[in-house]
Amino acid sequence: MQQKKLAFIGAGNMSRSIISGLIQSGYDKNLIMASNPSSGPLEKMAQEFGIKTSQSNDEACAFADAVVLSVKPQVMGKMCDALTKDGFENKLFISIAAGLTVSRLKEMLGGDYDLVRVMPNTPSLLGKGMSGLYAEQGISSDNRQFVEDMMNGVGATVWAEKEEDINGVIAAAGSSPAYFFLFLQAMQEEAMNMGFDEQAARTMVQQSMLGAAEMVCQNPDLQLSELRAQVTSKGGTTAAAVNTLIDEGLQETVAKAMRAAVSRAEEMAKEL
Ligand SMILES: NC(=O)C1=CN([C@@H]2O[C@H](COP(=O)(O)OP(=O)(O)OC[C@H]3O[C@@H](n4cnc5c(N)ncnc54)[C@H](O)[C@@H]3O)[C@@H](O)[C@H]2O)C=CC1
Ligand SMILES: O=C(O)[C@@H]1CCC=N1
Repeated sequence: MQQKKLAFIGAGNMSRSIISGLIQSGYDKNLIMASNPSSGPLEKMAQEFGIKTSQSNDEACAFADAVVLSVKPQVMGKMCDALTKDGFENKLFISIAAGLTVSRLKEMLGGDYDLVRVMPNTPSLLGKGMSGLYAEQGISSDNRQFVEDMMNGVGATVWAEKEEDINGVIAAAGSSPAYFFLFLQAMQEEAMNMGFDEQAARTMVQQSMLGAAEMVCQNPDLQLSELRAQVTSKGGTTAAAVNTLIDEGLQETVAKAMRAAVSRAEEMAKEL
């Protein structure tokens, strides 16, 4: 992988996940700088990853060939306004913010700079991330390749053909770890109601999830419904549980939740 000097503006959860995954995949820590207004997250990152840090976003931008915009969408405009923007025409910008379009980001940055949108998720921390990528026509193949390689370093990637497809990536991947955590939490709580202690309940649900995920990954030719059928004896316990989930509208609820994520991204695009 080509290694550019990278700056992460905003040292929060998502930056931490990507930086951790990059370093585990062999990215040179001396080529990474993170900036943040408060020193706490920077000290933690310097200690944990050995990267450079600064409380000045300008210093981080000056250091970098590629600048990852990793603040909350609601503070992006204010953060961009405050940048000196020196030498920006020679830099690649990578935005991971939900709901901010390329054209809106360019307005915030104040120029028609090279910009790629990435929609990652937090399992990037472990090299198991999933990222959707979107770039306009004018972005060079070198820059596209760099972003693709960078995010493949922390998981898998898919290119979105149209910018609005990034909102579908948010629904299916960016936000979706939280859906699985909620499902597991509900299972853990019910196992505890059945008398297991917290740790035993957690071990049962997390190990089952891990095993199920491995089975999905290792059987790409098997439909998900077939994997489910393999667990489900006719007239047995799984059928009783799964039929309850289906009858209670699980599939419709999941579809509704994913559409809510897309709608919120669309709303944010109008609000910000
Ligand atoms: N957390 C997630 O699962 C995902 C988040 N994203 C996107 O990543 C971006 C960051 O989200 P998180 O890391 O979750 O948020 P976060 O709140 O954990 O991190 C944001 C960081 O930005 C810092 N910050 C605030 N104002 C700043 C400024 N003016 N200059 C520099 N840093 C500043 C904050 O102190 C904080 O450390 C958001 O735009 C979000 O849409 C995208 C995909 C997944
Ligand atoms: O909740 C959010 O808005 C961000 C984007 C995807 C995951 N977290």
